[in-house]
Amino acid sequence: MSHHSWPGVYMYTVDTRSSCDLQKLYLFIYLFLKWNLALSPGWSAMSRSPERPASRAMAPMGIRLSPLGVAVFCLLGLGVLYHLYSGFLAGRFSLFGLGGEPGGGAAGPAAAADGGTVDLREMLAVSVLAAVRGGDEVRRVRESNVLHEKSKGKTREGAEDKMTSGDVLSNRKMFYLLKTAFPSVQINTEEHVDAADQEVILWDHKIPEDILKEVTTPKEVPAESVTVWIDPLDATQEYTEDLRKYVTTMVCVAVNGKPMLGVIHKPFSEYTAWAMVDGGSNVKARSSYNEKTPRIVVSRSHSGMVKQVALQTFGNQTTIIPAGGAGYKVLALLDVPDKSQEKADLYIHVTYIKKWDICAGNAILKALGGHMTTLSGEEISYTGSDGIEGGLLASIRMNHQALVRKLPDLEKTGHK
Ligand SMILES: Nc1ncnc2c1ncn2[C@@H]1O[C@H](COP(=O)(O)O)[C@@H](OP(=O)(O)O)[C@H]1O
Ligand SMILES: [Mg+2]
Repeated sequence: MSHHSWPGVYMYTVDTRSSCDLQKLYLFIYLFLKWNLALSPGWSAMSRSPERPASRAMAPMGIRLSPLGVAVFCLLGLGVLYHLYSGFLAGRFSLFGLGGEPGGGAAGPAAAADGGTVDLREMLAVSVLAAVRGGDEVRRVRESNVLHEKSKGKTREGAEDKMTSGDVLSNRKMFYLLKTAFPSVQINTEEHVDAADQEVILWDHKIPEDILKEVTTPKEVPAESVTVWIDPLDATQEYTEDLRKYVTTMVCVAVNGKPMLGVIHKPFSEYTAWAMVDGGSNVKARSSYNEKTPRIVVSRSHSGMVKQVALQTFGNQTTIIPAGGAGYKVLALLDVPDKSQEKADLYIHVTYIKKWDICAGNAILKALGGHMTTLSGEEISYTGSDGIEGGLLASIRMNHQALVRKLPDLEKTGHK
């Protein structure tokens, strides 16, 4: 099910539970009609003997409903009305508004509200597993050297927006793992989920020891407040250039739009960072950062005017580190043992960017006391639209608001 938000890039929101409910409803109507018509003497007589006497009263079309049948039918009608008001059918109608089709196992922008809860600690365990499993696909495809590279179109700035088999296969694994474990939550993912090619990947309900040690109690939240963002392969451009160190897989869980837990996994070094706000983490900030002449990590393939902005703000002594992947760039701010990881003091991005690229990093930074905001210091809400316009500033153990004040207004300076 696709919602084209801009050329070639999709936001997929698939809710297999709604389609399951709909199937149950169809089955119920079918069984009811079968049962009621079997009860009706008019129907049995007609089906067995076309010459039955015309004097027997018949409903139009030759079908007679029994009084009990009519009562059940009315109850059924009430049931449908209830579903309408509980948001179930409303969600499916809104799907038509998005240009989707209801039969393929995909649903509208929100999961049906049914008052259920999910445990964020369990979601963290599955998110780590999903990032690792997706990463296995990413590595396998890269090692096979058959990437099936395609273009999804162009970014606003005219760069090629690439997709490979690594993106698609990782997306499939990650999506179905999370969807099977948490059927009622909304999942937004970068690549197309083929509803005809569903996979049930069961989670064994084991929470890894390192998570249990840090997050000591379950954390239940309403399922309808949760939005999951999946990036099945961050730094696709660099992946196609075989620049493996930049590649990550990422999962983020937002609650009421606020980033709550994030996982960034590096498939080629088999390193995984995770953190949960007010929960715990397996990664930490470094002990010191250079706030005066920071080393700034920026995009190498979607840079826009970022170098000019950085040098104008912090002076010519500032070191600029061009790097691929938003996941990689957030890890550059942290104390990461991976040898292939460069280190920086700030991450700045000035062009448009999507929420699956940044949500996991935002959650990890937030959990560790850092910040990721737009360049004008606004918090980013991880619901609704899939992209953000105002650029990015990510920092940790620095005065983030002071940095925001230092940055030029991009609209005014024409650096966007
Ligand atoms: N202007 C832009 N438009 C669309 N996507 C952008 C973008 N700038 C960055 N991104 C995406 O953000 C991620 C990090 O970008 P970069 O490596 O340039 O810093 C990449 O994700 P993907 O590799 O998952 O597509 C990239 O495609
Ligand atoms: Mg990405």
